[in-house]
Amino acid sequence: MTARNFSQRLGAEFAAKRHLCVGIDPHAPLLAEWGLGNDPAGAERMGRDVVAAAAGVAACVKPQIAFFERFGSAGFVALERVLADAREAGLLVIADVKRGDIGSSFAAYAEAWLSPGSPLEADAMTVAAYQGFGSLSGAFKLIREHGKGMFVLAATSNPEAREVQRAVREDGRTVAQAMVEDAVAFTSPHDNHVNSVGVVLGATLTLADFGIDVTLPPASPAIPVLAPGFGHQGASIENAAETFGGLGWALLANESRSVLTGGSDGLAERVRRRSDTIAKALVPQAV
Ligand SMILES: O=c1ccn([C@@H]2O[C@H](COP(=O)(O)O)[C@@H](O)[C@H]2O)c(=O)[nH]1
Repeated sequence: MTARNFSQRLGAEFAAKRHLCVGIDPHAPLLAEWGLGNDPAGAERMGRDVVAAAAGVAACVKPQIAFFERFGSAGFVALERVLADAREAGLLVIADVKRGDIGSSFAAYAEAWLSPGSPLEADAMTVAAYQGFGSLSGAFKLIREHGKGMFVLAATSNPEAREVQRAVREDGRTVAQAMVEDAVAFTSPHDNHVNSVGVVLGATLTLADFGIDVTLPPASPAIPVLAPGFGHQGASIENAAETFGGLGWALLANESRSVLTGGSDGLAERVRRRSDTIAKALVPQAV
């Protein structure tokens, strides 16, 4: 068992009022704006600069693996260096990989992203439970034994997802609601104030439309919510408390393009400003 696991470290971030998650999304136009090549070296440079700007200011970073994977093996080498920097800086890393498969294959994905010592080791990964929540059990073992974390897609920020995620299951719950409840029901010996398994809920949504009740008081352990959709997709971090209600206690507000836009000059200041704003926006939810 690791001494400082994901759940404890996340709890410490929230206690320090750090709720910002900075996305590492090296889109081609952003790399051009930064004066970097649309290649592995450019993606690595951007990623390492984000890590340096986020360390001690943001709660975590979230590399979007797609932007590294598009370069093949050289992209993965670049990503490994970004991950190593983040570990060195003591930053929590959520690998945005959105993996899912039958249990035996999913277990190999979990091994790649959550095993201690793996070159791609992160603190937590994003997953898709389209093949059933139980198909994720390969990660449960790593979470329980090594104090890792996982975020299950529940109600995602993109408008196309509504037809699937608002669908009502045989048990009368929406798909999104069932994802949240299954994540809440997961337990790990590491869970203290914060659950090791969280959910992805888009900041662009009215969560009640998905059967998710945000008016309830924060649960204990609180379910961590990774919330993309702020900034470029239109949601405003100033409105985070209203959107997430009782879920705001353990909110990770993600911004990628809106923070990365503007080049590496001024990046640290943009991160600091966003971090301050989200902390103030969530004041009523604070510990
Ligand atoms: O519901 C979801 C799940 C994941 N994402 C990812 O988050 C970032 C958002 O980037 P922005 O530039 O801040 O829009 C990106 O990596 C997405 O793949 C999401 O947007 N919505």
